[in-house]
Amino acid sequence: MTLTPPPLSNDCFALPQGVDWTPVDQALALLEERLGPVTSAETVSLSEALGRVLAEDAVALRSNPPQPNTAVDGYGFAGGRPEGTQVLPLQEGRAAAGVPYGGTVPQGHAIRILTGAALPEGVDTVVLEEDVRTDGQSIAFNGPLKQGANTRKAGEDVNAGEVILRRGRVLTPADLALTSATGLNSLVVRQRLRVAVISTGDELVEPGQAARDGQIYDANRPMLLALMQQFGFATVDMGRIQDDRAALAAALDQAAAQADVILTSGGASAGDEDHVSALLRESGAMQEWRIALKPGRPLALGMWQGTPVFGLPGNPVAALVCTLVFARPAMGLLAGAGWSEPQGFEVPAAFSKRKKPGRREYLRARMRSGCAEVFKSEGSGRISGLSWAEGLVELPDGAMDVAPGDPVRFIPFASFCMG
Ligand SMILES: Nc1nc2c(c(=O)[nH]1)N[C@H]1C(S)=C(S)[C@@H](COP(=O)(O)OP(=O)(O)OC[C@H]3O[C@@H](n4cnc5c(N)ncnc54)[C@H](O)[C@@H]3O)O[C@H]1N2
Ligand code: MOO
Repeated sequence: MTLTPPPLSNDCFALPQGVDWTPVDQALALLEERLGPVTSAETVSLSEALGRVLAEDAVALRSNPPQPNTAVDGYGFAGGRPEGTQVLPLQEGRAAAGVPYGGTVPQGHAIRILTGAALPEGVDTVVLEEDVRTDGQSIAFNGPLKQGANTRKAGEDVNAGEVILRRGRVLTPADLALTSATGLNSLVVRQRLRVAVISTGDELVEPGQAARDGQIYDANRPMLLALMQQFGFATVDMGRIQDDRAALAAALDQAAAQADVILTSGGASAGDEDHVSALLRESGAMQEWRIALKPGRPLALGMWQGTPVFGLPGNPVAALVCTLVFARPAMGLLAGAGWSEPQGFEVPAAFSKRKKPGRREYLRARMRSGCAEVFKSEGSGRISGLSWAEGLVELPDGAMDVAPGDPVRFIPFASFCMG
């Protein structure tokens, strides 16, 4: 079965008329409204399914448990037992997991039964072996014991025919247990979203190469490629492209042919060498989103030959924040996983800060002793702070004076699916 979604429209990134500085929530709402899945479906075995996006609801073929069984090692019989000493004759034979007892246990008799074994005919209650004395002929234990004790009902977890996982679900190891237990050995998932990553800038050199004065090593590309892998996407490494419009156009052509989304970093603002935004503008499908956000104000969103391009700012901190805040939920939609908002937590601040109104701010942060600490500098090129951090503190759009102990919103990197 193939499922081929429609292409995105060329104006999917258009901002409403008259918008200047776009608040973060408005920018996110626009992305959520305009984008949809671009990937097709394929069937994969469970061993290939981890991290993939379900394209169709998964339905249990079999109940879990498939038949009533015992939750403990012990002795099975019919009915509850009142208070006091209980003595029951032992039926010959036993029931074990995978080796059921074929006969019927007569009323008033007990049979040896092991954890996971299907309950034989005539058994609906099990007494724990630790509570029993036996001479091999009979068992004795103290009541009371409720009817059904220590047993599991057929389908008490999942019934055959029930939807176990909804389409759009990003499959976890636990989902594979559920899928396998309910009799499925393959799943219909979406093809991995293919993300091309391009670094731009004359100043960039590859790690390992000699760097002259004025040159710096490319930090964004290894970070973004690794992040895309953590998100479960397939990556296309387009390398570094000089600040040259023709070379960049050629790279975008190639990227659009091989990927569903293109991430560029650098050249996103409106300077003389900001070719990403210039090219996208020329292609007629460029939207320069000036987002009321720190770090990461310039975000160039455009379409290149029908492929969405996220033109991230060059500063590594801004590139990462923009990716986590904007590109990740947008790419989730493109990948068929739906829109997801990162889970944040209100925690006491371990810092002071006076924040100006008019833009949302993200600070590199981590939790220590129950409080959120922030990195010593807000500089957007301080890459060491990204490694130091374990998440972001999100400060709201309005003005805010934060004092130690005040509640702030901490979003762990894991909430953005970043390890
Ligand atoms: N006149 C103005 N200048 C700048 C503004 C502004 O509003 N007015 N905004 C600043 C902010 S904020 C940012 S962020 C940057 C974004 O600019 P670009 O996206 O055009 O990025 P570049 O100028 O190409 O690079 C910025 C910075 O990042 C370094 N960089 C770029 N790519 C990489 C990479 N792959 N690895 C490591 N570092 C990289 C680059 O060398 C620059 O230092 O604009 C500000 N300027
Ligand atoms: O995007 Mo710039 O790095 O806000 O600081």
